[in-house]
Amino acid sequence: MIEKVDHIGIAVKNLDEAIKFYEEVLGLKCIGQEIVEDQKVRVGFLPLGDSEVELLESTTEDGTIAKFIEKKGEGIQHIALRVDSIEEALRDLKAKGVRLIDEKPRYGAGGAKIAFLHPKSTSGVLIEICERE
Ligand SMILES: C[C@@H](C(=O)O)C(=O)SCCNC(=O)CCNC(=O)[C@H](O)C(C)(C)COP(=O)(O)OP(=O)(O)OC[C@H]1O[C@@H](n2cnc3c(N)ncnc32)[C@H](O)[C@@H]1OP(=O)(O)O
Ligand SMILES: [Co+2]
Repeated sequence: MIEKVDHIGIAVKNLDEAIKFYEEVLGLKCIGQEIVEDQKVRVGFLPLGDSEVELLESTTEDGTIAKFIEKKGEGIQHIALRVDSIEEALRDLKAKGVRLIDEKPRYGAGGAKIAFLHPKSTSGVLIEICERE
């Protein structure tokens, strides 16, 4: 069902500064930025092998990323796992008793279909499942 780590989501206070670090210090390349209104985030993508680093800055004071940083500080906020069919994956996970944050897929960065699993039912990690064309 799960194909690979699609991306690692990292909550940052300042996207431009974080991109600078990943580019100038780590040598990655930011290939795009996008605002995802539905999630109240500004996102930067930096491919890394077969996966990506997703840097996330909150666009509002009350968004999930702002809240995460307030409580835990900057850092890894979620891990995204690629599936070939998100509807099938959600059905399967629900049947297995996993607590779904999103019963139905939403649209994320790059038009991907995404849905989150609650960290209280995944041993403490916020897991995003995602399907891309
Ligand atoms: C752009 C898009 C894309 O890729 O395309 C994205 O990724 S958007 C990425 C941003 N969007 C999202 O994260 C959307 C899904 N996330 C959410 O709905 C929320 O953040 C929740 C995960 C439900 C948490 O919200 P809630 O209001 O419940 O926060 P809370 O601080 O009261 O947290 C409740 C409990 O969950 C834990 N908790 C909260 N956020 C966590 C996280 N990121 N990882 C692990 N645990 C986490 C808290 O420590 C707390 O545990 P204790 O009770 O033990 O203290
Ligand atoms: Co994500």
